[in-house]
Amino acid sequence: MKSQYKLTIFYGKFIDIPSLKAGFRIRSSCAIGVNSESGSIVFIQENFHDDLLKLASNWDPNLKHDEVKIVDCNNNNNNNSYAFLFPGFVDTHIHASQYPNNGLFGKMSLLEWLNEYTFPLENKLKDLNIAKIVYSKVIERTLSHGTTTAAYYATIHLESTKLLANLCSEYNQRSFIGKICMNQNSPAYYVEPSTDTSINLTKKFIEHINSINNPKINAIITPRFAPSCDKDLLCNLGKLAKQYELPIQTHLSENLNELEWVHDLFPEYANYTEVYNQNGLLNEKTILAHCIYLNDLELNTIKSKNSGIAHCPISNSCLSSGLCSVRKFLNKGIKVGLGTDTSAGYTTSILEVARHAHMVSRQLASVEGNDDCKISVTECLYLATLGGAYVMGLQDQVGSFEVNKQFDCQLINLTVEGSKIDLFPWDKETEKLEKWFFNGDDRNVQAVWVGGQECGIRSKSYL
Ligand SMILES: O=c1[nH]c(=O)c2nc[nH]c2[nH]1
Repeated sequence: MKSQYKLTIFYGKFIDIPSLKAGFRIRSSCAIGVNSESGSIVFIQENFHDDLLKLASNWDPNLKHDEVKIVDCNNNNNNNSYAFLFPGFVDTHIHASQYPNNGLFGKMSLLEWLNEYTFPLENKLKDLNIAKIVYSKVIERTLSHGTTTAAYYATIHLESTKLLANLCSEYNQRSFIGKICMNQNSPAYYVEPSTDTSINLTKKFIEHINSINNPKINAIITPRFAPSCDKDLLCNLGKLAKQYELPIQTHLSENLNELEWVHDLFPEYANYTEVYNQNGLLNEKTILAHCIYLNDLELNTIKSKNSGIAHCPISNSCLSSGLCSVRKFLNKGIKVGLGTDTSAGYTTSILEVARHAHMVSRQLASVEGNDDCKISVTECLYLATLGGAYVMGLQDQVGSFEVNKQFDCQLINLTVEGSKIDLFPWDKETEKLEKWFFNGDDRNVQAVWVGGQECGIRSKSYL
Protein backbone atom coordinates (compact mmCIF):
# COMPACT_ATOMS: atom_id res chain seq x y z
CA MET A 1 0.00 0.00 0.00
CA LYS A 2 1.30 3.43 -0.92
CA SER A 3 2.13 5.65 2.06
CA GLN A 4 0.23 8.92 2.47
CA TYR A 5 3.56 10.44 3.52
CA LYS A 6 6.09 11.62 0.99
CA LEU A 7 8.73 12.42 3.58
CA THR A 8 9.52 11.12 7.05
CA ILE A 9 11.71 13.20 9.34
CA PHE A 10 13.44 11.24 12.09
CA TYR A 11 14.63 13.47 14.90
CA GLY A 12 17.00 12.57 17.74
CA LYS A 13 20.56 11.56 18.49
CA PHE A 14 22.15 9.67 15.59
CA ILE A 15 25.29 7.63 16.21
CA ASP A 16 27.31 5.62 13.68
CA ILE A 17 30.89 4.62 12.90
CA PRO A 18 31.81 5.94 9.47
CA SER A 19 35.17 4.14 9.20
CA LEU A 20 37.16 1.48 11.06
CA LYS A 21 39.23 3.98 13.01
CA ALA A 22 36.70 6.83 13.25
CA GLY A 23 35.20 6.00 16.64
CA PHE A 24 31.64 7.07 17.44
CA ARG A 25 30.20 9.85 15.27
CA ILE A 26 27.56 11.43 17.46
CA ARG A 27 25.07 13.82 15.86
CA SER A 28 22.75 15.35 18.46
CA SER A 29 19.38 17.01 17.88
CA CYS A 30 19.70 15.71 14.36
CA ALA A 31 16.96 15.59 11.73
CA ILE A 32 17.22 13.00 8.99
CA GLY A 33 14.75 13.22 6.13
CA VAL A 34 13.77 10.01 4.35
CA ASN A 35 12.00 9.85 1.00
CA SER A 36 9.06 7.48 1.69
CA GLU A 37 9.04 6.10 -1.82
CA SER A 38 12.73 5.27 -2.22
CA GLY A 39 13.54 4.71 1.49
CA SER A 40 16.68 6.77 1.09
CA ILE A 41 18.05 9.64 3.15
CA VAL A 42 17.53 13.01 1.48
CA PHE A 43 18.96 15.34 4.11
CA ILE A 44 20.83 15.30 7.41
CA GLN A 45 20.73 18.36 9.62
CA GLU A 46 22.40 18.22 13.02
CA ASN A 47 22.00 20.60 15.96
CA PHE A 48 18.59 21.56 14.65
CA HIS A 49 16.22 23.22 17.13
CA ASP A 50 13.71 24.89 14.85
CA ASP A 51 10.42 23.76 13.31
CA LEU A 52 11.05 20.45 11.51
CA LEU A 53 8.46 21.30 8.88
CA LYS A 54 10.78 24.04 7.65
CA LEU A 55 13.24 21.33 6.64
CA ALA A 56 10.47 19.59 4.74
CA SER A 57 9.71 22.78 2.83
CA ASN A 58 13.38 23.26 2.02
CA TRP A 59 13.41 19.79 0.52
CA ASP A 60 10.21 20.27 -1.44
CA PRO A 61 8.37 23.60 -1.25
CA ASN A 62 5.21 21.95 -2.65
CA LEU A 63 4.95 19.42 0.18
CA LYS A 64 1.77 19.69 2.27
CA HIS A 65 2.03 19.32 6.04
CA ASP A 66 -0.02 16.13 6.09
CA GLU A 67 2.43 14.55 3.65
CA VAL A 68 5.22 14.77 6.23
CA LYS A 69 5.57 12.30 9.08
CA ILE A 70 7.65 13.27 12.10
CA VAL A 71 9.23 10.52 14.22
CA ASP A 72 10.53 12.31 17.28
CA CYS A 73 12.98 10.16 19.24
CA ASN A 74 14.39 13.09 21.16
CA ASN A 75 11.70 12.98 23.86
CA ASN A 76 13.57 10.28 25.68
CA ASN A 77 16.62 12.39 26.24
CA ASN A 78 15.87 14.04 29.55
CA ASN A 79 18.45 13.81 32.32
CA ASN A 80 17.58 10.29 33.35
CA SER A 81 17.19 8.64 30.01
CA TYR A 82 19.39 7.92 27.05
CA ALA A 83 18.26 6.85 23.59
CA PHE A 84 19.84 7.05 20.17
CA LEU A 85 19.45 5.89 16.58
CA PHE A 86 22.11 3.51 15.27
CA PRO A 87 22.54 1.82 11.86
CA GLY A 88 20.82 -1.55 11.64
CA PHE A 89 23.16 -4.50 12.13
CA VAL A 90 24.41 -6.55 9.19
CA ASP A 91 24.66 -10.32 9.73
CA THR A 92 26.99 -11.56 6.99
CA HIS A 93 26.55 -15.25 7.79
CA ILE A 94 23.48 -16.97 9.25
CA HIS A 95 21.85 -20.35 8.62
CA ALA A 96 18.14 -19.52 8.91
CA SER A 97 17.24 -23.21 8.71
CA GLN A 98 19.36 -24.09 11.75
CA TYR A 99 17.61 -21.69 14.13
CA PRO A 100 15.80 -24.42 16.16
CA ASN A 101 19.23 -25.84 17.11
CA ASN A 102 20.58 -22.59 18.58
CA GLY A 103 22.72 -23.58 21.53
CA LEU A 104 22.72 -27.29 20.66
CA PHE A 105 26.16 -28.61 19.84
CA GLY A 106 27.15 -30.73 22.85
CA LYS A 107 30.87 -31.43 22.80
CA MET A 108 31.07 -31.75 19.06
CA SER A 109 33.19 -30.02 16.50
CA LEU A 110 32.30 -29.15 12.92
CA LEU A 111 32.21 -32.39 10.95
CA GLU A 112 30.45 -34.54 13.56
CA TRP A 113 28.10 -31.67 14.40
CA LEU A 114 27.03 -31.37 10.76
CA ASN A 115 26.08 -35.04 10.66
CA GLU A 116 24.54 -35.34 14.10
CA TYR A 117 22.70 -32.06 14.53
CA THR A 118 22.60 -30.06 11.35
CA PHE A 119 21.76 -32.19 8.35
CA PRO A 120 18.81 -33.94 10.09
CA LEU A 121 17.37 -30.55 11.08
CA GLU A 122 17.89 -28.92 7.67
CA ASN A 123 16.19 -31.89 6.03
CA LYS A 124 13.06 -31.32 8.15
CA LEU A 125 12.56 -27.98 6.39
CA LYS A 126 11.45 -29.66 3.17
CA ASP A 127 8.11 -29.64 5.00
CA LEU A 128 6.75 -26.18 4.26
CA ASN A 129 4.75 -26.03 7.49
CA ILE A 130 7.90 -26.53 9.53
CA ALA A 131 9.85 -24.15 7.30
CA LYS A 132 7.24 -21.44 7.81
CA ILE A 133 7.46 -21.69 11.61
CA VAL A 134 11.27 -21.75 11.66
CA TYR A 135 11.82 -19.00 9.10
CA SER A 136 9.21 -16.67 10.63
CA LYS A 137 10.80 -17.06 14.05
CA VAL A 138 14.35 -16.45 12.86
CA ILE A 139 13.37 -13.31 10.96
CA GLU A 140 11.40 -11.99 13.93
CA ARG A 141 14.24 -12.78 16.29
CA THR A 142 16.98 -11.20 14.16
CA LEU A 143 14.89 -8.08 13.59
CA SER A 144 14.26 -7.82 17.32
CA HIS A 145 18.05 -7.77 17.80
CA GLY A 146 18.34 -4.91 15.31
CA THR A 147 19.53 -6.91 12.28
CA THR A 148 18.26 -5.10 9.21
CA THR A 149 20.37 -6.99 6.65
CA ALA A 150 21.19 -10.70 6.64
CA ALA A 151 22.98 -13.17 4.35
CA TYR A 152 20.94 -16.32 4.89
CA TYR A 153 21.63 -19.94 4.05
CA ALA A 154 18.37 -21.90 3.67
CA THR A 155 18.50 -25.62 2.73
CA ILE A 156 18.82 -27.65 -0.47
CA HIS A 157 15.02 -27.48 -0.96
CA LEU A 158 13.67 -25.08 -3.58
CA GLU A 159 10.16 -24.50 -2.24
CA SER A 160 11.10 -23.77 1.33
CA THR A 161 13.95 -21.53 0.20
CA LYS A 162 11.41 -19.61 -1.87
CA LEU A 163 9.29 -19.35 1.26
CA LEU A 164 12.21 -17.83 3.19
CA ALA A 165 12.54 -15.17 0.48
CA ASN A 166 8.80 -14.42 0.58
CA LEU A 167 8.89 -14.07 4.36
CA CYS A 168 11.91 -11.73 4.31
CA SER A 169 10.00 -9.60 1.84
CA GLU A 170 6.87 -9.62 4.03
CA TYR A 171 8.77 -8.81 7.22
CA ASN A 172 10.76 -6.13 5.36
CA GLN A 173 14.23 -7.44 6.16
CA ARG A 174 16.96 -6.73 3.61
CA SER A 175 18.41 -10.10 2.73
CA PHE A 176 20.56 -12.27 0.54
CA ILE A 177 19.07 -15.76 0.40
CA GLY A 178 20.89 -18.86 -0.71
CA LYS A 179 19.53 -22.23 -1.76
CA ILE A 180 22.27 -24.52 -0.52
CA CYS A 181 24.07 -26.55 -3.19
CA MET A 182 25.69 -29.88 -2.25
CA ASN A 183 26.09 -33.01 -4.33
CA GLN A 184 28.64 -35.20 -2.53
CA ASN A 185 29.89 -36.41 0.85
CA SER A 186 26.54 -35.83 2.49
CA PRO A 187 23.91 -38.20 3.92
CA ALA A 188 21.79 -40.02 1.32
CA TYR A 189 18.67 -38.31 2.68
CA TYR A 190 20.15 -34.82 2.30
CA VAL A 191 22.10 -34.44 -0.92
CA GLU A 192 21.37 -33.35 -4.48
CA PRO A 193 21.70 -36.19 -6.99
CA SER A 194 23.71 -34.28 -9.61
CA THR A 195 25.22 -31.01 -10.70
CA ASP A 196 22.34 -30.53 -13.13
CA THR A 197 19.74 -30.81 -10.39
CA SER A 198 21.59 -28.36 -8.18
CA ILE A 199 22.07 -25.83 -10.98
CA ASN A 200 18.50 -26.11 -12.28
CA LEU A 201 17.01 -25.63 -8.83
CA THR A 202 19.28 -22.64 -8.25
CA LYS A 203 18.13 -21.13 -11.57
CA LYS A 204 14.50 -21.64 -10.56
CA PHE A 205 15.24 -19.94 -7.26
CA ILE A 206 16.81 -16.96 -9.04
CA GLU A 207 13.69 -16.69 -11.23
CA HIS A 208 11.56 -16.67 -8.10
CA ILE A 209 13.60 -13.86 -6.56
CA ASN A 210 13.22 -11.88 -9.77
CA SER A 211 9.46 -12.43 -9.62
CA ILE A 212 9.29 -10.99 -6.08
CA ASN A 213 10.71 -7.82 -7.61
CA ASN A 214 11.76 -6.33 -4.28
CA PRO A 215 15.21 -4.69 -4.39
CA LYS A 216 15.73 -5.59 -0.72
CA ILE A 217 15.49 -9.32 -1.49
CA ASN A 218 18.40 -10.88 -3.40
CA ALA A 219 19.56 -14.34 -4.42
CA ILE A 220 23.05 -15.49 -3.49
CA ILE A 221 24.87 -18.48 -5.00
CA THR A 222 25.60 -20.91 -2.16
CA PRO A 223 27.95 -23.87 -2.54
CA ARG A 224 27.86 -25.18 1.05
CA PHE A 225 31.62 -25.80 1.27
CA ALA A 226 34.20 -27.56 -0.87
CA PRO A 227 33.79 -31.03 0.70
CA SER A 228 30.09 -31.20 -0.18
CA CYS A 229 30.45 -30.03 -3.81
CA ASP A 230 32.34 -31.80 -6.58
CA LYS A 231 34.51 -29.84 -9.01
CA ASP A 232 31.85 -29.87 -11.70
CA LEU A 233 29.29 -28.29 -9.37
CA LEU A 234 31.74 -25.69 -8.04
CA CYS A 235 32.72 -24.69 -11.55
CA ASN A 236 29.12 -24.46 -12.76
CA LEU A 237 28.13 -22.38 -9.75
CA GLY A 238 30.99 -20.02 -10.55
CA LYS A 239 29.64 -19.69 -14.11
CA LEU A 240 26.11 -19.13 -12.84
CA ALA A 241 27.22 -16.35 -10.49
CA LYS A 242 28.96 -14.67 -13.40
CA GLN A 243 26.04 -15.10 -15.79
CA TYR A 244 23.49 -13.59 -13.35
CA GLU A 245 25.98 -11.21 -11.68
CA LEU A 246 25.08 -12.62 -8.30
CA PRO A 247 26.97 -12.66 -4.99
CA ILE A 248 28.40 -15.91 -3.64
CA GLN A 249 28.64 -17.27 -0.09
CA THR A 250 30.45 -20.30 1.25
CA HIS A 251 32.59 -21.58 4.15
CA LEU A 252 36.38 -21.55 4.13
CA SER A 253 39.05 -22.88 6.45
CA GLU A 254 37.01 -23.33 9.60
CA ASN A 255 38.33 -26.49 11.18
CA LEU A 256 41.59 -28.48 11.00
CA ASN A 257 39.90 -31.79 10.07
CA GLU A 258 37.99 -29.98 7.34
CA LEU A 259 41.29 -28.62 5.96
CA GLU A 260 42.77 -32.11 5.80
CA TRP A 261 39.64 -33.41 4.12
CA VAL A 262 39.75 -30.68 1.46
CA HIS A 263 43.42 -31.45 0.86
CA ASP A 264 42.56 -35.14 0.28
CA LEU A 265 39.55 -34.37 -1.92
CA PHE A 266 41.24 -31.71 -4.05
CA PRO A 267 44.96 -32.58 -4.14
CA GLU A 268 45.47 -30.73 -7.42
CA TYR A 269 44.95 -27.30 -5.77
CA ALA A 270 47.67 -25.50 -3.84
CA ASN A 271 45.35 -24.71 -0.95
CA TYR A 272 41.68 -24.51 0.13
CA THR A 273 41.23 -20.96 -1.19
CA GLU A 274 42.41 -22.04 -4.64
CA VAL A 275 39.60 -24.61 -4.84
CA TYR A 276 37.16 -21.69 -4.93
CA ASN A 277 39.41 -19.31 -6.84
CA GLN A 278 40.05 -21.63 -9.75
CA ASN A 279 36.38 -22.45 -10.05
CA GLY A 280 35.33 -18.82 -10.49
CA LEU A 281 33.93 -18.45 -7.00
CA LEU A 282 36.08 -15.62 -5.69
CA ASN A 283 35.20 -12.07 -6.63
CA GLU A 284 34.24 -8.77 -4.99
CA LYS A 285 30.80 -10.16 -4.16
CA THR A 286 32.00 -13.32 -2.38
CA ILE A 287 31.38 -13.80 1.35
CA LEU A 288 33.74 -16.31 2.95
CA ALA A 289 32.73 -17.50 6.41
CA HIS A 290 35.30 -18.28 9.14
CA CYS A 291 38.73 -18.21 7.37
CA ILE A 292 40.57 -19.14 10.58
CA TYR A 293 43.53 -21.05 9.15
CA LEU A 294 44.43 -19.14 5.99
CA ASN A 295 48.10 -18.67 5.13
CA ASP A 296 49.52 -15.48 3.62
CA LEU A 297 49.18 -16.77 0.06
CA GLU A 298 45.49 -17.37 0.60
CA LEU A 299 44.98 -13.99 2.24
CA ASN A 300 46.73 -12.34 -0.71
CA THR A 301 44.41 -14.15 -3.11
CA ILE A 302 41.33 -13.02 -1.17
CA LYS A 303 42.63 -9.47 -1.08
CA SER A 304 43.41 -9.46 -4.80
CA LYS A 305 39.89 -10.68 -5.58
CA ASN A 306 38.40 -8.16 -3.13
CA SER A 307 36.31 -10.90 -1.49
CA GLY A 308 34.99 -10.38 2.03
CA ILE A 309 35.21 -12.38 5.24
CA ALA A 310 32.37 -13.14 7.64
CA HIS A 311 34.00 -13.37 11.07
CA CYS A 312 31.98 -15.73 13.28
CA PRO A 313 33.67 -15.71 16.69
CA ILE A 314 30.82 -17.27 18.68
CA SER A 315 30.49 -20.18 16.30
CA ASN A 316 34.28 -20.58 16.29
CA SER A 317 34.17 -20.89 20.08
CA CYS A 318 31.09 -23.13 20.27
CA LEU A 319 32.51 -25.72 17.85
CA SER A 320 36.09 -25.29 19.14
CA SER A 321 37.07 -24.33 15.64
CA GLY A 322 39.80 -21.91 16.68
CA LEU A 323 40.76 -18.32 17.44
CA CYS A 324 40.53 -16.18 14.33
CA SER A 325 42.81 -13.16 13.98
CA VAL A 326 40.67 -10.40 12.53
CA ARG A 327 43.53 -7.91 12.83
CA LYS A 328 45.45 -9.94 10.25
CA PHE A 329 42.60 -9.42 7.77
CA LEU A 330 42.21 -5.74 8.60
CA ASN A 331 45.95 -5.08 8.31
CA LYS A 332 45.83 -6.52 4.79
CA GLY A 333 42.86 -4.32 3.91
CA ILE A 334 40.51 -7.29 3.49
CA LYS A 335 36.81 -6.53 4.01
CA VAL A 336 35.44 -8.01 7.26
CA GLY A 337 31.92 -8.25 8.70
CA LEU A 338 30.37 -10.26 11.51
CA GLY A 339 28.22 -13.39 11.34
CA THR A 340 26.11 -15.04 14.00
CA ASP A 341 26.47 -18.35 12.14
CA THR A 342 23.32 -19.63 13.77
CA SER A 343 23.26 -22.45 14.91
CA ALA A 344 26.95 -23.22 15.22
CA GLY A 345 26.74 -19.88 17.02
CA TYR A 346 24.21 -19.95 19.87
CA THR A 347 22.68 -16.53 19.31
CA THR A 348 21.01 -14.48 16.60
CA SER A 349 22.32 -11.24 18.12
CA ILE A 350 25.02 -9.40 16.18
CA LEU A 351 25.64 -7.21 19.24
CA GLU A 352 26.58 -10.32 21.18
CA VAL A 353 28.78 -11.48 18.31
CA ALA A 354 30.49 -8.07 18.32
CA ARG A 355 31.40 -8.37 21.99
CA HIS A 356 32.61 -11.90 21.46
CA ALA A 357 34.79 -10.61 18.62
CA HIS A 358 36.19 -8.14 21.11
CA MET A 359 36.87 -10.87 23.70
CA VAL A 360 38.44 -13.31 21.24
CA SER A 361 40.75 -10.56 20.02
CA ARG A 362 41.87 -9.97 23.60
CA GLN A 363 42.47 -13.69 24.14
CA LEU A 364 44.56 -13.72 20.97
CA ALA A 365 46.54 -10.73 22.17
CA SER A 366 47.57 -12.68 25.28
CA VAL A 367 48.18 -15.95 23.41
CA GLU A 368 50.33 -14.20 20.80
CA GLY A 369 51.81 -11.60 23.14
CA ASN A 370 50.75 -8.90 20.70
CA ASP A 371 48.42 -6.08 21.69
CA ASP A 372 47.82 -5.23 18.02
CA CYS A 373 45.42 -8.20 17.95
CA LYS A 374 42.93 -6.32 20.13
CA ILE A 375 39.86 -5.02 18.29
CA SER A 376 38.34 -2.03 20.04
CA VAL A 377 34.66 -1.54 20.88
CA THR A 378 34.12 0.91 18.03
CA GLU A 379 36.02 -1.30 15.59
CA CYS A 380 33.73 -4.21 16.53
CA LEU A 381 30.66 -2.00 16.06
CA TYR A 382 32.05 -0.89 12.70
CA LEU A 383 32.36 -4.56 11.67
CA ALA A 384 28.74 -5.08 12.81
CA THR A 385 27.49 -2.28 10.56
CA LEU A 386 29.49 -0.64 7.76
CA GLY A 387 32.12 -3.41 7.70
CA GLY A 388 29.36 -5.94 7.06
CA ALA A 389 27.84 -3.66 4.43
CA TYR A 390 31.18 -3.66 2.55
CA VAL A 391 31.32 -7.47 2.72
CA MET A 392 27.85 -7.63 1.16
CA GLY A 393 28.63 -4.99 -1.47
CA LEU A 394 26.04 -2.70 0.13
CA GLN A 395 28.43 -0.01 1.40
CA ASP A 396 26.72 2.65 -0.70
CA GLN A 397 23.31 1.65 0.63
CA VAL A 398 23.50 0.77 4.32
CA GLY A 399 25.80 0.62 7.37
CA SER A 400 25.95 4.33 8.27
CA PHE A 401 23.84 7.47 7.97
CA GLU A 402 24.68 9.37 4.78
CA VAL A 403 22.60 11.23 2.22
CA ASN A 404 21.47 8.84 -0.55
CA LYS A 405 21.88 5.77 1.66
CA GLN A 406 18.87 3.72 2.65
CA PHE A 407 17.44 4.45 6.08
CA ASP A 408 18.16 1.12 7.82
CA CYS A 409 18.11 1.95 11.47
CA GLN A 410 17.44 0.79 15.02
CA LEU A 411 16.30 2.89 17.95
CA ILE A 412 18.30 1.97 21.05
CA ASN A 413 17.11 3.01 24.49
CA LEU A 414 19.48 2.30 27.36
CA THR A 415 17.01 3.34 30.01
CA VAL A 416 13.97 1.42 28.87
CA GLU A 417 12.19 -0.60 31.54
CA GLY A 418 13.91 -3.97 31.94
CA SER A 419 17.24 -2.76 30.55
CA LYS A 420 20.31 -4.47 32.03
CA ILE A 421 22.31 -1.24 31.76
CA ASP A 422 22.69 1.01 34.79
CA LEU A 423 23.82 4.53 34.02
CA PHE A 424 25.34 6.92 36.55
CA PRO A 425 25.36 10.72 36.42
CA TRP A 426 29.11 10.83 35.90
CA ASP A 427 29.13 8.44 32.90
CA LYS A 428 30.58 10.15 29.84
CA GLU A 429 28.64 9.74 26.62
CA THR A 430 31.11 7.26 25.09
CA GLU A 431 31.06 5.30 28.34
CA LYS A 432 27.29 4.93 28.06
CA LEU A 433 27.84 3.52 24.60
CA GLU A 434 30.50 1.13 25.83
CA LYS A 435 28.09 -0.06 28.53
CA TRP A 436 25.53 -0.73 25.80
CA PHE A 437 28.16 -2.69 23.86
CA PHE A 438 28.85 -4.99 26.81
CA ASN A 439 25.43 -5.26 28.46
CA GLY A 440 22.86 -4.35 25.84
CA ASP A 441 20.41 -6.82 24.35
CA ASP A 442 17.14 -6.90 22.42
CA ARG A 443 15.32 -5.20 25.29
CA ASN A 444 17.13 -2.03 24.32
CA VAL A 445 15.99 -2.24 20.68
CA GLN A 446 12.77 -0.28 20.59
CA ALA A 447 12.13 -0.01 16.87
CA VAL A 448 13.69 -1.06 13.58
CA TRP A 449 13.32 0.45 10.12
CA VAL A 450 14.48 -0.93 6.78
CA GLY A 451 14.40 1.46 3.83
CA GLY A 452 12.52 3.93 6.02
CA GLN A 453 9.69 1.47 6.72
CA GLU A 454 9.22 0.32 10.27
CA CYS A 455 9.40 -3.45 10.68
CA GLY A 456 6.38 -4.56 12.64
CA ILE A 457 8.10 -6.72 15.16
CA ARG A 458 7.05 -5.10 18.35
CA SER A 459 3.82 -4.04 19.85
CA LYS A 460 5.51 -1.62 22.20
CA SER A 461 5.55 2.02 21.38
CA TYR A 462 8.91 3.74 21.24
CA LEU A 463 7.75 7.21 22.06
O1 LIG B 1 29.57 -23.45 10.81
C1 LIG B 1 29.22 -24.12 9.82
N1 LIG B 1 27.92 -24.40 9.61
C2 LIG B 1 27.48 -25.12 8.57
O2 LIG B 1 26.29 -25.35 8.41
C3 LIG B 1 28.48 -25.60 7.67
N2 LIG B 1 28.43 -26.32 6.55
C4 LIG B 1 29.69 -26.45 6.13
N3 LIG B 1 30.56 -25.83 6.96
C5 LIG B 1 29.83 -25.30 7.92
N4 LIG B 1 30.18 -24.57 8.99
